[in-house]
Amino acid sequence: MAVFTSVSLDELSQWITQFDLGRARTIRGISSGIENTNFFITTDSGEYVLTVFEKLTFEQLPFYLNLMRHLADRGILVPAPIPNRDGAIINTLHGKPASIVTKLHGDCQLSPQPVHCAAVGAMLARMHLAARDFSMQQPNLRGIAWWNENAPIVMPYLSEANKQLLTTELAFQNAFAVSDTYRELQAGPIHADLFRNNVMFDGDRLTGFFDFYFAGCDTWLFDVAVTVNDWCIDLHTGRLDIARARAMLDAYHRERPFTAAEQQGWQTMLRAGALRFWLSRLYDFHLPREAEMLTPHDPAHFERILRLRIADVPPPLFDQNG
Ligand SMILES: Nc1ncnc2c1ncn2[C@@H]1O[C@H](COP(=O)(O)OP(=O)(O)OP(=O)(O)O)[C@@H](O)[C@H]1O
Ligand SMILES: N[C@@H](CCO)C(=O)O
Repeated sequence: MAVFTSVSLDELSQWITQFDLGRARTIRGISSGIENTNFFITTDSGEYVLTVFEKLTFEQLPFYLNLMRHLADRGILVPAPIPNRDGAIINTLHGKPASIVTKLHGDCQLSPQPVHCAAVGAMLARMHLAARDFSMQQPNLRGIAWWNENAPIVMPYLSEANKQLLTTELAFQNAFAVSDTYRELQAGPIHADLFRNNVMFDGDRLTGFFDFYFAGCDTWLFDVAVTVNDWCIDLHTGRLDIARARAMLDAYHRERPFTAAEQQGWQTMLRAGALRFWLSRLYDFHLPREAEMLTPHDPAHFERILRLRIADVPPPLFDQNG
């Protein structure tokens, strides 16, 4: 159950008059989210998603929603925020920020094949390129500053072996972040959480990326690493599936060629992508927020992935002789 704010059809009918969407016809709560209250709504002009933001504030939201609007305007498949008649894409419902966005068709693909990974890789590259001229700035709020701040908080809960792993990995990543190679990496707005449950497919056709609420400015390579670490692995072992990784990386490279510096930083960034989610899952597991209703994700999954990415040389980003 994740409908924190209830909205009736009558309330929606009244509220929606500020948009050019016609009359409201139906409203149905979506149960799967944990951060926001989402509804599928239909109006005279079609199907949409209404989101009431339960934690994000009016100050935090413009970066995410304007980025989605910017990408949608450039043909990237993402939910497009709908402005009201005054041009506002963030409005107020029950005293909370709320937005209407276009509905993506289809379902999440939770058992991806190479064809799905290729579609995600190509769209990710196109998204990075399309976001280059986005004018707002916000750092990745789950980036290296957050890791350094939160590692000491989770440290007391860890085994000796995991304390050692976290300490040495963080030191390794801090050293990389000030290296010449790192400085050469291309950066800009990234999704930063492009897991299988944040992409929609209609059959084998990708219909959109969504859930941009961890987006921020960081290296494009970090986004690729996070995405590969979820889409291109065996979920039981955490091992990379070479056919899926190859399909994703080749498709990305065709749209936006990887650079030599990115190849140099690739294994390190796969480790960074694993460290980021190991840490956030450790935090949510050991320090659950008050009244947290859902079972936290398993941190051990990303501990396993981190250990594997340290131990194994990954497939190259691209064929440097080709
Ligand atoms: N634009 C959209 N089009 C179609 N379905 C959507 C759209 N936005 C959200 N959904 C549906 O609503 C569900 C919850 O959305 P979302 O993941 O954004 O919520 P959340 O509260 O941020 O959840 P979490 O952080 O747990 O992923 C999605 O799994 C998806 O099924
Ligand atoms: N993708 C995150 C959840 C928050 O978006 C995780 O699997 O830990």
